[in-house]
Amino acid sequence: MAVELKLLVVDDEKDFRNLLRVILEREGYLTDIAENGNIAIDMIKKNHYDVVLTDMKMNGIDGMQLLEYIKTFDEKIECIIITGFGSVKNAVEAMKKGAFSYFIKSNNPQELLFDIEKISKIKSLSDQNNLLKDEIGKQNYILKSKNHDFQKTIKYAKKVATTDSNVLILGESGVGKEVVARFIHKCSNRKNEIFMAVNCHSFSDSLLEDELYGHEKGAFTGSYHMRKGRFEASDKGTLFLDEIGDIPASTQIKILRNIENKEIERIGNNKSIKIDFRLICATNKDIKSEIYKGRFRKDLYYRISTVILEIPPLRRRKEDLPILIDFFLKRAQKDLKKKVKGLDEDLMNVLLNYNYPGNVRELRNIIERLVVIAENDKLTLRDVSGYDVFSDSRFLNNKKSLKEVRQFAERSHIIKILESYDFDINKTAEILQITSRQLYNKINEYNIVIRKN
Ligand SMILES: Nc1ncnc2c1ncn2[C@@H]1O[C@H](COP(=O)(O)OP(=O)(O)OP(=O)(O)O)[C@@H](O)[C@H]1O
Repeated sequence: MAVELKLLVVDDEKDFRNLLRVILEREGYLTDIAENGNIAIDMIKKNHYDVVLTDMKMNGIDGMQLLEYIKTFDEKIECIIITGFGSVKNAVEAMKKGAFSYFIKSNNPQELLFDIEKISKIKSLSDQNNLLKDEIGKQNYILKSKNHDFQKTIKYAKKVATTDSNVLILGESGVGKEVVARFIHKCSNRKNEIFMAVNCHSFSDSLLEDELYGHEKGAFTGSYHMRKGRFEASDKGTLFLDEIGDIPASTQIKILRNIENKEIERIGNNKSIKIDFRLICATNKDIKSEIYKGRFRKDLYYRISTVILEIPPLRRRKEDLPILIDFFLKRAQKDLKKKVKGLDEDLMNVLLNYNYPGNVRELRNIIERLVVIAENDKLTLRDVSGYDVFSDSRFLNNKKSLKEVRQFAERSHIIKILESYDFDINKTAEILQITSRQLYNKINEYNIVIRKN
């Protein structure tokens, strides 16, 4: 199978839906069942499904209505319509409305399995495509500096790139630690291999281990397939453990062993697997104080910090602002397909005087917001007043209505959560306690640009 798929079978005929589940599970597909359209909609809202197989004729919400709902809820969910022999006409109608295919109940189930396999392959290709797009997007950075400290860091990063030493990158959130990690990878002998980034902060304790080590088939309930973890996937390449300061103590000790032996074990198997990876870690925490407080292992710290690179916050390298502003201005115009000739002097002065508590990430966001707001081809300070462009709201003193304040707070919070979870829509929606669809509406309303960091 190309990718693991989660399926939902909807049919009011108990025997048929159970039979279908048995057939699909035998093929290794994770399969849930629902006895009518209403239950199916509830399940679709709460869980992630790749494919819904629905009977056409059902009491209450029928297959066609369910299909219409699914396509407005999340058009990426594929639907296969299941129908009796006499209703093929309806099935063709359903395909016009976006169904992937239809299956006639009396036919050989192998036909249905072929179609699901096809969906799996298509999804796998589209995943690879997205990964590739992310990779291309991520190379988009500029590492030039007029600041003495940062120049030293860049020079050191270039030197260390040619070795296999473990590197620990320190710096406040948004200073560009991942950018520097990618730069080291690009300058290393491993440059043609994978750069595997793991944001340790985005996973719960148990999910983090599954993410890192993968699992064997049957290792726990629901693990129907063997899955390689990020360690294995980084073989021959660079493994970037971001937010290493946030990993739980039980995982710290395992990681220490993995780094020492360059070996891992998948969950559910004691067999060691050798992996050749170069390790780069990063944290925005004061790691020494974490060690002092007993939250981070000293021995792990010594292991990961053969070379320490420190990135100064943007407020301490303001001489770099003009280069960065120019870079982000060009990029935002390209991404947002909007032309802006430049900034007026007043606005430039404001940008040069701001302190950027969110560092380069905040600068990037500010420039994007400015390009969105721009009414003429030259951005002026007047364009900005009335909008909250800066995260430090004391910076430009505006007279705002409560509604504007609420919208601003909502927008900023959504961006913050999206960024913390690497723009994972489902995770962000879960934290904000809204549906993914509501989140998409907010993203459109507030012109939030989705970009994986
Ligand atoms: N030198 C740079 N050139 C271009 N973009 C940059 C640069 N530095 C940072 N950025 C942008 O700022 C954002 C944050 O960068 P990055 O993820 O590398 O920061 P970080 O220090 O790892 O943040 P965090 O601690 O929150 O993970 C990204 O969108 C990145 O593209």
